[in-house]
Amino acid sequence: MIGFGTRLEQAIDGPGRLCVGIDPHPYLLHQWGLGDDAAGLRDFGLRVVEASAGRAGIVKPQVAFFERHGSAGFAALEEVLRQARAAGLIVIADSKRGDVGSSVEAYGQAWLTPGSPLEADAMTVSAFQGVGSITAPLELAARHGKGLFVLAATSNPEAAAVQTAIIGSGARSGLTVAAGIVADVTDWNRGDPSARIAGVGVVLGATVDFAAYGIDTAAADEGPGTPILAPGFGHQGARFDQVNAIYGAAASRTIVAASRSILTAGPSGLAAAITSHANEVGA
Ligand SMILES: O=c1ccn([C@@H]2O[C@H](COP(=O)(O)O)[C@@H](O)[C@H]2O)c(=O)[nH]1
Repeated sequence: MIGFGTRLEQAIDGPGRLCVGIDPHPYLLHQWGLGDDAAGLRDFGLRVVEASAGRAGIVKPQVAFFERHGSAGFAALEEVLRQARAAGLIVIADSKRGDVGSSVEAYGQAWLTPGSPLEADAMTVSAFQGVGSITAPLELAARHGKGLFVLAATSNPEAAAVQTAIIGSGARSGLTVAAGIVADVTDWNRGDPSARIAGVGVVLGATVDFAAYGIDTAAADEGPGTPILAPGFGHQGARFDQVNAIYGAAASRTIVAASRSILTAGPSGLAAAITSHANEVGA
């Protein structure tokens, strides 16, 4: 079994580090001439998959937009996930699941079990109930060669108050919440020395002032490097030509996520928009 970190490394070294978001906002469905219904979602998702294949290595469906349509939306998402994986794309389900351990285990099974209807290559999870709460999906991911991206310093400005709060007790006492999560994930990854890039990553938004969060992206990880899922470019304000400056030594394991700045190109401009974003983001 090839681990998620190795597959990510191959994607970054091949098609590159751009991750195309599949975010069927209602206004985009309208702009694309599609209905705000399950058929529209399916069509939208499959067109993004088709345009991304060969031009980008990674796609990230935003689960929320499919969930709006209940079971029909999930059926559309299942088809998009299947086609994206069949096209050789790495699929990160942006599901942001989190809960007490016994419940988050079920979320992990839904998104990361081979053969599951919603099988993806990786999912986003929230560890704000404690990194210990996500042990079950961490173990499941390791068992199946899947990945997890743990929210740490998110791109939205209102997150700062919580994510820069200082941890008051325990092994990470004195660190910010965000830095504590990064440290816990980095520790978890120490167990897997086989790859340049580890199987478990963190979400570090490109709009974040990392110094204010006590996060050092120049710090060398011992063993495989923790991959970074980096939203916040384009529509949220961070500049694509600043990836290396923002992420420093960690840039070579940073996945640059972009949704609206690509998707607003519409179905006819999609392939060109992906190519130009991929070129701008570079390696
Ligand atoms: O910190 C975070 C975590 C996730 N996201 C998600 O990424 C995309 C960004 O969309 P854009 O259109 O490129 O702004 C979206 O699905 C968010 O839910 C994030 O923005 N920030």
